Amino acid sequence: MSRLAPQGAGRLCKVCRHAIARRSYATTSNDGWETVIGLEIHAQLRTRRKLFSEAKLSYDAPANTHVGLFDAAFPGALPVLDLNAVRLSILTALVLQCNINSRSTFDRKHYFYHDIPAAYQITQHYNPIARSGKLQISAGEYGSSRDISVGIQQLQIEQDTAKSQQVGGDRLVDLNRAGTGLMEIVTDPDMRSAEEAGAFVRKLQALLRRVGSGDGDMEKGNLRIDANVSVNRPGEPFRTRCEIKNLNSVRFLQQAIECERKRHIAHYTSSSSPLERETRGMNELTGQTYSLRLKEDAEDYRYMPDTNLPALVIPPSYTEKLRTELPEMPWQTSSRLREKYSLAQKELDTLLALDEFTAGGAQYFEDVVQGLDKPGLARRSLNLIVHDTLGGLNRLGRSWSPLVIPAQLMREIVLGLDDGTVSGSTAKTIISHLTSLHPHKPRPTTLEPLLIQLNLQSKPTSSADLEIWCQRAIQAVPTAAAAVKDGKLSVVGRLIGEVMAVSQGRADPKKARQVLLRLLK
Ligand SMILES: Nc1ncnc2c1ncn2[C@@H]1O[C@H](COP(=O)(O)OP(=O)(O)OP(=O)(O)O)[C@@H](O)[C@H]1O
Ligand SMILES: [Mg+2]
Ligand SMILES: [Mg+2]
Repeated sequence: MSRLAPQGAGRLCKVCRHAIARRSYATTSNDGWETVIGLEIHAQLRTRRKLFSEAKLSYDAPANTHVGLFDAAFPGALPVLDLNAVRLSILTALVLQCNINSRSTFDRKHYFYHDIPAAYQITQHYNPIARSGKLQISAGEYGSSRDISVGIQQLQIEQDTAKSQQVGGDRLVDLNRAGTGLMEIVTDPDMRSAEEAGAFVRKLQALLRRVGSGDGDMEKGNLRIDANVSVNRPGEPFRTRCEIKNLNSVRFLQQAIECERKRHIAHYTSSSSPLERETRGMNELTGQTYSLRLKEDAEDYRYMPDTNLPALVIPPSYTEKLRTELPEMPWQTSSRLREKYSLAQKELDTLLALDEFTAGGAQYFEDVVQGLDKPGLARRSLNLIVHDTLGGLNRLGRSWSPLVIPAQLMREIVLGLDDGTVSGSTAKTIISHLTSLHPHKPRPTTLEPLLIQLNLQSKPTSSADLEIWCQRAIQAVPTAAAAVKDGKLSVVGRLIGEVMAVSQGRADPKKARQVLLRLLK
């Protein structure tokens, strides 16, 4: 559950005024203190409707236009569980390697505030849908400098709250968000630096987007984080933790952790008394945390089973069916493609960034290179996609789609470059023409009509000229000529390239190939 921080509650933390300038986050700082971090993450479920009502989800609609009777707590309105929310939660929990509980239940968590019309939130306090998982992060992945395995204590389904805001003397409440389905994911205290916490959140965002269970967009507020932070001497028992509520960007999360770390260390260095266990907020302007309330003040939520909702029974056969539907995760796609085609990580990362919400980039690349067994062709394809196509689109401020250059056409360009029938400059002209074309304009799916349209066909030349150009090419690259003579026909492209260079693009590469092969028989 997340609640808005009371206005003006910002008591600045004096000891950590300079905490934010530092950007490199150590696991154990050289002062011998270790930072311990556990996260509670609220991720909105990407469903069509709200968790218990027919109202549609909305982000930008005018206030109070997407509200079901149940979300507004009309007397007599009953909850009807959205089964798609259950499905998406199970898929997420499976990727997090959790055990899915075959019987989970819904409970009421009571409190009085403007953002909760029923005065209780429906959550899964006693029997969450999933428990005991983990998310592993390798060194170098998402900014982590160590291999870590972050335990997942539980994943539970619950309702989001309304938005409430003080404007002058009025308290304004917008129920559009009320009742939206959330997954609360609670980690073990397994992270040891702000860097690792950031890596965990980024990997989780990639996971949610690939599974399709959430947008993971912190700026829009559909992923919100509470960070629990403590410090201790390595090997000694954990000390008091403080919880910083409602962090809505990875940067703020990392700033809050750094600030708390310094504050705790300063406390233990100057005092022998235990630190107060507090719930804290984060001032986004100063990067400082401030006290909201002592944990001892925590309300008694009077948790009790929701009498309107029966237990959620999930047959293991359904879980197993969903397991077979799991898509390949972005990090799995990355290592599979890198190993299969010996690709450079930087270009691969750019390609896979196209896949954030829908699998498009990896599939496109695989369509282009399917069956191209010759080493180097996959790398050449990736370079054409990343540097020429995406680079060109970026400069024009356009976005990519697999339709910009149909995969079949890209494949012909790659093959043409390889056998010398397409010159480097022709390839660049074609790609820059297609990237500048209006996105909805149809494109040819094969090369020939484009070459005619763009007047890129080879000009007619006399066979005597061609013969001379070929002889010059053979003299210019004798090693390639010798290799072709020895039967290594794959090298002939190198010679055709040379013919194109000496003829200043006038030669017909197909005819040049025939002449070269004849001369080198
Ligand atoms: N010593 C510690 N240092 C940092 N984090 C810790 C420590 N011990 C536990 N945690 C983390 O604190 C979180 C505890 O969350 P949990 O929801 O169980 O309890 P809570 O914060 O008391 O309850 P709630 O916030 O739901 O009212 C977990 O993410 C856990 O990893
Ligand atoms: Mg909690
Ligand atoms: Mg908590």
